[in-house]
Amino acid sequence: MQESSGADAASTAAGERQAILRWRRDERARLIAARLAMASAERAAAAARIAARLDGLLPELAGRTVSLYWPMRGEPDLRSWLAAAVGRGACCALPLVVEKNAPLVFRSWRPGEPLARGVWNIPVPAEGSVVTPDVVLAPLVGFDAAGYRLGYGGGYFDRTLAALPARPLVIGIGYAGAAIATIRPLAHDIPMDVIVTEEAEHRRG
Ligand SMILES: Nc1nc2c(c(=O)[nH]1)N(C=O)[C@@H](CNc1ccc(C(=O)N[C@@H](CCC(=O)O)C(=O)O)cc1)CN2
Ligand SMILES: Nc1ncnc2c1ncn2[C@@H]1O[C@H](COP(=O)(O)OP(=O)(O)OP(=O)(O)O)[C@@H](O)[C@H]1O
Repeated sequence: MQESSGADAASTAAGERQAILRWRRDERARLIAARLAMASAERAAAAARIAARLDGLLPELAGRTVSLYWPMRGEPDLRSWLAAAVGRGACCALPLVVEKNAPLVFRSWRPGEPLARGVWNIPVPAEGSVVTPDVVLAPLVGFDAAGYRLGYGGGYFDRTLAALPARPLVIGIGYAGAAIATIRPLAHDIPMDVIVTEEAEHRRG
C-alpha cells in the first residue's frame, strides 16, 4: 500500500539518520582522544604552522572582522595569532553560546579584555560588542575531502552560518590527523571554504 511504503521509507530514513548520528558520536570520541594523545609540543608546532598558513591566506587583515575561538580539548591554540591579527588592525571576536540549539553570537575581544565563563566553561568575552565576522575560523574535530566539518555535536556553526545575513569566508581549523573519508554529511551540514591543517590547505571544489 502507498501509505505504508511511505511510512516505511520515512522510518528507514529516520533509522539511517540515527545510525549516522551514533557513528558521528563515536568518531568524535576517537578523534578527540587521538588529538589529546599528541604531545603538547607537537600540538604547539602544528598550531604555529597553521598560523603561518593563515598569514598566507589572510595577508590583509586591517579592517576585517575575524572570529577565532578559545582553545579547549587540544584544539590548535591560535591565541598568539589572534594578538598579532589585532596588531595588524583586525577586529577579532570569539563565539558565544547564548541559547542552546540556537546560532552562536560573536563578541569582539582583544588580549587584556575581561573574559567570563560560558557553556562548557569556555572563556567568552565579558563585555565585547556583538559583531558580524567576515572571516570565521571554525575549530574542527574531523573533516573530509568535500570540506565538511565535524564539530562537538551541538550543530552551532551550521546554525550560525545558516543564519548570517551574508556568508563569511569560513576556514576550518584542525590537525592533519583529523582527516576522515567522509563525515557522512546530512542536509544541515555546511561545507567550509578552506580547511587549514599543519600539513595542507584544502580548498572546496
Ligand atoms: N573552542 C571552541 N569554542 C567554541 C566552539 C568550539 O568548537 N570550540 N563551539 C563550536 O560550536 C561553540 C561551543 N560548542 C558546543 C558544542 C556542543 C556542546 C554540547 O553541549 N554538546 C553536547 C552533545 C551534543 C549532542 O551530541 O547532541 C554535550 O556535550 O553534552 C556545547 C558547546 C562555541 N565555542
Ligand atoms: N541549521 C540548522 N537548523 C536546525 N538544526 C540544525 C542546524 N544545523 C545543525 N542542526 C542540528 O544540530 C545537531 C548537531 O549537528 P552536527 O552533528 O552537524 O554538529 P557539529 O557540526 O558537530 O557541532 P558544532 O558546530 O557545535 O561544533 C544535528 O542533530 C542537527 O539536526
